[in-house]
Amino acid sequence: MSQPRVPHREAPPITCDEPDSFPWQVFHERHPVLIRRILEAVPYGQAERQAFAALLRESRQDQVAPLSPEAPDFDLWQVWGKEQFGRSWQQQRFLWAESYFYRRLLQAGGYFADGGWRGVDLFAPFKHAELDAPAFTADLTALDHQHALAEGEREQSLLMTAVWGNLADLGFTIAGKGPEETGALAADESDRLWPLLDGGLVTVVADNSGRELLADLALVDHLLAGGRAGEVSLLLKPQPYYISDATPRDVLDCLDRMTAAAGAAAGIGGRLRQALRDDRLRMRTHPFACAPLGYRDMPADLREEFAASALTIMKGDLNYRRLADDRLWPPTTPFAEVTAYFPGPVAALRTVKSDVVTGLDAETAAELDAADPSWRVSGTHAVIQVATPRDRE
Ligand SMILES: O=P(O)(O)OC[C@@]1(O)O[C@H](CO)[C@@H](O)[C@@H]1O
Repeated sequence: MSQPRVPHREAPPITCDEPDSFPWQVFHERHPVLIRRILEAVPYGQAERQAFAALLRESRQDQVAPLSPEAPDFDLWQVWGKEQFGRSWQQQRFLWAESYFYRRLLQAGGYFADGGWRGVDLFAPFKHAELDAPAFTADLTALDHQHALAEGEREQSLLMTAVWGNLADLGFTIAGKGPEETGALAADESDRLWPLLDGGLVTVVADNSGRELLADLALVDHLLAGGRAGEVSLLLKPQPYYISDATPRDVLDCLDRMTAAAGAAAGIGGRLRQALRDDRLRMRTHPFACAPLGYRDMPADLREEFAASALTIMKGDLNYRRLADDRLWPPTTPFAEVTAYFPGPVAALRTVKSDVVTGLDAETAAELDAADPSWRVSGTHAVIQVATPRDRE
């Protein structure tokens, strides 16, 4: 098999060992808050509470313990973690460590064990609260206004809502950041995105449930209803992950809320339910959706699926980190160069919430750094970036 192409000069990977860096804050500040919130929301017993505390301790000061051989995904992690187990968490790449932390969080909550907590989504209370929040209701109503817009304006508006919907990420709001304000686009290649949609298959790699998923589903409905896409494959997480990441259950919950609403939301929800019945919309999960690796290391079946898509839309910050292999690229490194291994056209719709940035022009990069050195993690900016195999020739 041919090796995926990598850029000429490889940038340094982001690691967890630098005090006060963004990864360090995630492990030392976000994770304790997350576990406290989980324990407030879910009445776990002693054994689970102790397991959460032990995981927090281990992930901040110890070595990475492997999974037990009884774990259903033991074999997968033997491959994904063979160089990481037994070394300290601080020495790991951020991408790997954070993903494994979420895997172990499920284990601490008894998700994989025989017993009462098996299969219980420990993030469900937060996800449900978001569906019941006034902001979600306002988003449902906002679909009426979008619906009334002229065609061209409507699709650009739906695209922008899907981009900024990515701020409604519970991992981000747990850190005290609000999803209310939208900022500016640091890169906007949306004019290159629309012509790629030729009525064929579009794959949407979803990110968060709740408000972001609502925006993504509205965009999917537009693609299907207007003939921009003949079919859509929605790639979801097979299990709870990164707090609010969408699983098939979350899609069904969101559709229920839409069809129970009035106006445009109900119409969209109804059409999408029908599209699921007709197989024009397919929900898909894959173990690699929760893998601690970049897309450069994707397995052959996923590679084939992306290759067969007229466009793959990657939602959110983590998918962007995975696309760019979670490295500190000079921000002017072309997005197409960093994603040269990708087997088909790809578009990233992402609010910038971590250190990885590519594809900016030099002037924009300099201005952003000068105006606010923390702009990469504050969610004040977003990017719409597109790369096609032709860009990579
Ligand atoms: O992928 P998403 O939902 O847009 O963002 C995930 C995220 O909240 O998690 C990481 C920190 O925990 C960051 O990369 C990013 O801010």
